[in-house]
Parts: sequence; C-alpha cells; structure tokens
Amino acid sequence: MLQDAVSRGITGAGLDVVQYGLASTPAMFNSTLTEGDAFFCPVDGAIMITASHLPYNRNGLKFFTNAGGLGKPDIKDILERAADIYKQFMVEGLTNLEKQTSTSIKRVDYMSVYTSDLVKAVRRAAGDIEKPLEGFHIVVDAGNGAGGFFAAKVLEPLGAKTSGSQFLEPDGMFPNHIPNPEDKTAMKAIIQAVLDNKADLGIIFDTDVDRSAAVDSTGHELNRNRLIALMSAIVLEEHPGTTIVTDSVTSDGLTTFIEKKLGGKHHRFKRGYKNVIDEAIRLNSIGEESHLAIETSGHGALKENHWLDDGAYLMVKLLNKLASARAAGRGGGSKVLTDLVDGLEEPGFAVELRLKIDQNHSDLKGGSFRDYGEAVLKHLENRVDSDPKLQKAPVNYEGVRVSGSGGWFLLRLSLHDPVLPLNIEAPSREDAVKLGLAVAAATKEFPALDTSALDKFVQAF
Ligand SMILES: O=P(O)(O)OC[C@H]1O[C@H](O)[C@H](O)[C@@H](O)[C@@H]1O
Repeated sequence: MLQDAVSRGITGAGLDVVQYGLASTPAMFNSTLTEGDAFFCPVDGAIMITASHLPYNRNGLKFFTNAGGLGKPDIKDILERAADIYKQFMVEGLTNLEKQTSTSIKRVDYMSVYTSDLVKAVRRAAGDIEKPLEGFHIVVDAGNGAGGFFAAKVLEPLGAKTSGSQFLEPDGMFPNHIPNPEDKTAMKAIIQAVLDNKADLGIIFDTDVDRSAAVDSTGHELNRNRLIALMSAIVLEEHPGTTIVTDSVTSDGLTTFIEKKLGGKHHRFKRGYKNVIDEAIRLNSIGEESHLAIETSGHGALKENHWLDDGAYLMVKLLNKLASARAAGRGGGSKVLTDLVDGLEEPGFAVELRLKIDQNHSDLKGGSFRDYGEAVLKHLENRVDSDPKLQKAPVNYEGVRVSGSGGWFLLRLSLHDPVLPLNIEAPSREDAVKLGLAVAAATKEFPALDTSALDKFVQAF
C-alpha cells in the first residue's frame, strides 16, 4: 500500500518509478551508484520503505541520492513541502495521477544485481575462486526481516552450506525475535543456531540489513565493541595507521585495542550512524585518512564501499577473511576471525539505563526536553569537576563521559527521544554502582527526569 502510494506521488510529479519489491536499505542506496541500462541504473534517487526494527505501525521512508542518505535539513524540507501539497490536495487530482501511474512504473529484480556484486567481491578477494566458501557451514538469522536473501543468494553461490538458517521469511510482526544485533534475545537465537548446527559462523541482520553481527563457532558473540574491533583489525591490515571513527558508547578497551594492538587511531565521536559516517568523510576531506565508520549498534560503512552503510557488506568483509585464509591453506572455521580480536579487554560489567524526561512536567517551565536534558548534563559536569575521584574525558563530543572506579560512564541526550541514556562499564557491578551513584546524586535535583531505573540499579546492590 505504501509502495503504491509513494509510486503514485512520484509518477504524478512526472517522474519514472522503478519498483524493486522486497529489498535491503543498502541495496536501495547502491542502486544510485550501479551502472546498467538493462535495470535503469544508476537511478537518480531511491526510497526505502521500512520500520527498521520498530513495530510495523512505525513504517517510514529513507531517502537516498548518490551522495548518501538525506540528512535532517533535507527531510525537514520534504516534510514542509508535503504539508503544503496536502493543504491544496483535491480528490479530482487523483484521477490524473492514476493515468500517469500505469505508464511509468517498471518492476526490476534489483536484489539479484546487488547480491551478484557481493558474490563477485568475495570471489575476487579469494583470488577468483568460484566457490571460495566450499566446506564452510554458515547459518543466517534474518529475524523475519529483509535479510533472508543472504543465505540463498550470497552464501550458497559461494559454496557455503546454510542449513539451520532461520527466520528467513519476511514477517513484519517479527514472530520470533526483534531483528536487532544489539538485542539479547536475538543474539541468543543465533548463538543457539550456531551451536545446534555445529556451524562455523553465524550471521544476524537487522530488519533492513544496514546492521549486522556475527557469532563464531564456539558461540562467542562478535557484535558491539567486538565487531568494531574485528572490522578495525581487518581494515587496519589493509590501511595501516588509519583512523577508525566510532560512536560515543564504545569502550575504553576498544581504544586501547585499536591504538596499542592495531596501531590505528580511535576517533570516538557521537552516536548515530549518519554522524559517524559524515565525520569520517569530513576527516578525509581535511587530510586525516579514515577507512571505517562504525557504531556499536552494528551500522558500519567503509570508504572502499562508497561510505555505504551496509550490514551485508560488513559480513562480506568477514567472508573474505575466511575465504582468503582457506585459500592460503590456513585451516577453516571462524578461528581466523576470533584470533583477530584476541587481546580486546572486555569490561567485567556493562549496563545501559534509559532515563526518560517527562515533557509535560512543570519543571520544564515550558521549555523543550532538549534544554532540560542539557541542564541536567551541565549540572552533572559541574559536580564531576569538583569530585577528585572522577575525571572528565579530555576529548568528548556528546554528553558527559567520565572515568572513575576503574571504569567509565556516559550520560547523553538520545538522538530522537526525550531520554537521557546512561552507559556504565566497570570491572565489577560494585564499581559500576559507584559510578551510578555519582550520576544519581546529580540527577535527583531534576524532578522531570524519571530516574527509577537508575535508583533500582544502585539500590539493588
Ligand atoms: O540515541 P539513541 O536513542 O540511543 O538512539 C541512537 C540510534 O538511533 C537510531 O537507531 C540510529 O539508526 C542509530 O544509528 C543510533 O545509534
């Protein structure tokens, strides 16, 4: 229904529409870059209709041109124009639109074009071997999102066995688990599938395949900081010394790993995949070489892949590693990947608590939740400055990041919601509670902030 409505709107404006049917978000962006008259590429723009990992009633549109995804100012402009059009909308106008629609819509199986490019990339990396993954058993969990294609259209042509792959059929109600590589239930499901099938590797995607994570043959998760460490190791082998841009909630252990073990530079920036990608592009433009922008959420983009935010391409980089190790006679299995993250320090305890701002509370005094959140952060910062046991991070791009008790915390404003997410990592729960208490002391003076999750966390100790 949404696809038809969008198509009707575009053809009504006098433009041609090519419908791809079920597709992934990165494939949509890719179609603005692919060359091929037979499938009308490159297209001038692409629109993905998806709710991502959110419930089906929160569907939205993601817009792409060959310069990447549209940002906030462009989206605002589109919405304002749409509102104006809506004001002047008349039912008679629809009749003309219907006529144009039937003549200017074409259907193309673009996912076959996109997936054959992924297959070619792995073959090339393995030295032009037709089936470089022969003998590997890899299970895919698409969580009933759009990523099911990866088993039959990428892994199988490369020779891998994919039996035991699960939830490949799209179903927007997500009957099995939320397709989200940060979600504990989702990760549990793919770990179980790897162990049950004695597979070499597990791959999990989010709904629209712009995020991903993996699981090694022992059931060890390769997501969040570990996925960043793994991708950094691969990229730094190819580009020694390069800068890795990540989001703000990455661990201190990751910085040590990238800088001391891999010889790269870790640029911890802001949360939000568009923020990290744009920052990497900016660094390159001022002469600081960066080849990877990646978030703990599993969003990742490489310079070699047009800064395209593509979960499937991240997994292709892992497959390249497996295939080339096999071609070089260095055994099979996922050990080659696990070895790459060897030495990454993991925190003994990690937690994320999300503190909600009540937008209707009188303490906001008619102001915005953003202003209120900023006031909480300023107050916390002042308290930290006067506490000798806490040290503010010398370089920090969002919120308040503080070291203490052998760990760290970050309190920041959510990108979209009236929420202050609090991340704490420490050697033990006891140390994490000490950090939590410092935040609790500063936030108790803000009645519009719901600190119950934090109170529960510090009291339960
Ligand atoms: O700021 P938060 O509420 O934690 O949300 C942050 C997240 O928002 C979206 O899901 C973006 O796609 C992610 O790139 C980002 O990390």
